[in-house]
Amino acid sequence: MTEAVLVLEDGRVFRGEAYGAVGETIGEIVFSTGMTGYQETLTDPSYKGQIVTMTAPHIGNTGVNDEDFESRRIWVDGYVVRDPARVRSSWRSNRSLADELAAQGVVGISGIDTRALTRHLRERGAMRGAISSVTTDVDSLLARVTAAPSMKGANFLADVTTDEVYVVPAVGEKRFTVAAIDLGIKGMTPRRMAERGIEVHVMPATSTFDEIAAVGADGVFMSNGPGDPAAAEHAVSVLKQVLSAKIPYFGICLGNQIFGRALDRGTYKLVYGHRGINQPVQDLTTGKVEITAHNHGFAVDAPLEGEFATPFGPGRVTHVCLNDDVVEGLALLDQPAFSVQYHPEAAAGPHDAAYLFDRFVELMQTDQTGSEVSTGSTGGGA
Ligand SMILES: NC(=O)CC[C@H](N)C(=O)O
Repeated sequence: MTEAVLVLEDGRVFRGEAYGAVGETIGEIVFSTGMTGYQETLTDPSYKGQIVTMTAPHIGNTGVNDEDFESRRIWVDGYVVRDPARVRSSWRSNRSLADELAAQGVVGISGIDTRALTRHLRERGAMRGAISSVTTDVDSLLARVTAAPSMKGANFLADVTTDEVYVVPAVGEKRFTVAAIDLGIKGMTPRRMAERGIEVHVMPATSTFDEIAAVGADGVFMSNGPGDPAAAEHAVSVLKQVLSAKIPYFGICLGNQIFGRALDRGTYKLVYGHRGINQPVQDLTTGKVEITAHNHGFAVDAPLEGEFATPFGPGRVTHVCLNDDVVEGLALLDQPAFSVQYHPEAAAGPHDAAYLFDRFVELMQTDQTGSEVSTGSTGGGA
């Protein structure tokens, strides 16, 4: 057993044992309430720059398998758990979570009172922190934490995006082509599109509008991703060009925040964010409530009721989180463009929001047949 320490920027200290790699790491400490799906959480590129603490007390029970990776590696910058599984138990498991964390150099800590830590973060807000299993000198760690950059203004897109364009082929008959800008895309997202007959061209975050237009796509998509949307200038300016060209658009999470910015709305940092797989969201266009997967620390500032003016005609908020009234979806009313702040690809998470991929298909269909666009009320039935 190797001693480890977790130090928060406000001086609070938790002591535990090394879990995964032995070392030292600094990041923004956030909590996730997912009872299951830790493998998908760990491999979600949106967690770059963050140390994730799990509110579920037992983590690692089903080990790690080769199928449920959402990207090529683990992206969290640290991992905090209460009581790691000593035995992995699943027919799908290939190795233990502790071994996987160690093999990928991810520094973690176990034996932490994660309920106390979560309550602290809920009261004081997500904040910087460090885990170390190489020193227990709290003062020197705290000095390194307070000197580290904060999440506000952070841009990690160069770390997470693809270097080269790659194509995910449509399953069955190809109906549409989509240019998907990879801001840290999760693997399930192109799969959800492909299974609806979409050929997905996944493109680097640095792609220019001309490169995107050259794909000749029926629609453009922007993915989830890490960091502060206020620092993602390039994506915002590219999306403005996409919207000026009236190409159908769908965005998820960071792709929702970029859309909000392209519509001249601001974004702001939530106190402790939404991370988990049980968040109630209402679709204001149908009144239906869905239980959804979330991972966001920022949100778009827009009025929940009525329309708001944008450079592309009127826009509206289409979805809202019922826990705290945070904006969870946006749409333009006079052209085919919409987005959600949460995760319809559902990896991990409930599948209630899968209808949003059908909405995107309907928008591209409508756009091609030239019928009237009605972004705010298309589609239905999950
Ligand atoms: N999953 C995401 O795309 C997160 C977007 C952004 N990094 C946030 O924390 O709000």
